[in-house]
Amino acid sequence: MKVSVIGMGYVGLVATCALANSGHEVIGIEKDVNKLTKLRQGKCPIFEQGLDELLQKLISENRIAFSSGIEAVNGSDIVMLAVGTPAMPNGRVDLSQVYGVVSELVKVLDTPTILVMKSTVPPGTGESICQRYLKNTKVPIAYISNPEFLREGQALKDWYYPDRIVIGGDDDSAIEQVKRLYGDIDAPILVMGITSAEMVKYASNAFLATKISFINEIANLCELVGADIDEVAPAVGMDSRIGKEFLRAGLGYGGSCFPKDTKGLDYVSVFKGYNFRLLKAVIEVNTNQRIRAVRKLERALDGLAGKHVAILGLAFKPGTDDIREAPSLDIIPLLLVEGATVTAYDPLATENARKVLPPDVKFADNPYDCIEGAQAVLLATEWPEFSQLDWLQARTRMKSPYVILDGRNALEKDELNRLGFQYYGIGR
Ligand SMILES: NC(=O)c1ccc[n+]([C@@H]2O[C@H](COP(=O)([O-])OP(=O)(O)OC[C@H]3O[C@@H](n4cnc5c(N)ncnc54)[C@H](O)[C@@H]3O)[C@@H](O)[C@H]2O)c1
Ligand SMILES: O=c1ccn([C@@H]2O[C@H](COP(=O)(O)OP(=O)(O)O[C@H]3O[C@H](CO)[C@@H](O)[C@H](O)[C@H]3O)[C@@H](O)[C@H]2O)c(=O)[nH]1
Repeated sequence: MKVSVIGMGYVGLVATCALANSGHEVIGIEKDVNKLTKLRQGKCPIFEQGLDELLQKLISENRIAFSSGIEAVNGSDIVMLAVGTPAMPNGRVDLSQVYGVVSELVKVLDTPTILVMKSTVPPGTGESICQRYLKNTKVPIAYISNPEFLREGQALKDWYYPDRIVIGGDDDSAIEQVKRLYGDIDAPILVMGITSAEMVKYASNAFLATKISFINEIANLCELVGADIDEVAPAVGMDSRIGKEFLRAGLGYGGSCFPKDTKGLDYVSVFKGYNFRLLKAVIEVNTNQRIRAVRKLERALDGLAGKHVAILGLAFKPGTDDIREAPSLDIIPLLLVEGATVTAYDPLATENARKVLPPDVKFADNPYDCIEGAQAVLLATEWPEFSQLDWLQARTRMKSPYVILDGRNALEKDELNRLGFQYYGIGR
């Protein structure tokens, strides 16, 4: 099939490469000139496992093309939207990129097509697009909601092996075409109404965020009653009705999706006059988890003023250079406000973090230099290299009182205590 994908971010670029690799004729459209230049040279503007190699292969085989002009969509069977839907300060989803593209599309399209919404948009958006933009167009444009569930760091794997494919629409022929798009993927396909499909995406992310906030609250309580979350969480998760995934306690969730999608769903609820108490609590617990970590460091160091803290990990999770809503970005400014100095290290995300963190944060090229002279280390992202550090050597680079706050419960607690560290975890 002929497919155009608009927006070459994490989702759009993965979709473009994966669909081209599946044999579709795909053109990726991106307005950011720097990104476009890199893409045309076969250079991936983001870090995503396996994507660089796949992009280079597709470029060398002439099986993929990129353009900045939206007119390139003409002739496509499917036009897929994967532009950003960030949160506004009040939590409302900013749909300006989506509406901007849709209003351009209806002007330039002169061949019938199917508009497939991959971006995460609040329930009701698709119906509103159909009403406001897709009636009385020059050529017929069908609308399908097709939310994406991939995770950064394993996006290609998630694309080819999804748990389900959700197709929301009311045009049978368009639904069949979109099914054909995923013809080589072995997954259940669920067809439903547009608004239900939009709600599936928000409900899924809100539920996963709820699991994380729930286990963080249990971990906090473990500390007070003397239980160990490492023993509790796996045993709870073995109940198949609960499931073992997303029960890792820590500094709370970050990333480009959970924070904005939970706030976005809460905004929709308020707007509709519904008080989604549980969701509000999930968001509040997540914020507090960052603050609790700062308070733990403050107690362990007997005050933060004049203390030096090393931050290991800046990305919102391992396997990505994405720092959007990363716990590190909340915690570092709090430490600075309390008078601490900070040096940080991340194997992939330093350049992205440097652009947004205050200028007094120092960055190290390796974990040992990061730890140099620190009274405390905060492990904020569980990159495997941190659990493999020579912690004995690391200790010689630190200063008393040798505090480690393991914000992801990724390190060997007993071993670190034996080496003379003051170890703190989350619920351990
Ligand atoms: N990142 C994820 O893991 C993930 C997973 C599932 C769903 N989503 C959703 O998918 C959507 C995209 O997320 P992302 O992380 O890929 O976003 P992103 O911000 O990384 O990328 C969006 C891209 O769209 C481009 N763009 C914006 N307006 C454009 C226009 N008019 N023409 C051409 N290009 C334009 C931007 O320059 C940018 O490169 C969001 O709604 C997000 O919630 C994201
Ligand atoms: O037990 C857990 C699991 C995750 N996290 C944190 O939760 C955040 C999100 O992790 P993850 O879900 O792996 O990453 P994302 O790439 O943000 O993917 C989520 O958000 C995407 C965008 O909507 C969805 O498509 C995916 O299905 C959904 O998992 C990260 O900060 C993790 O550290 C925890 O704290 N504990």
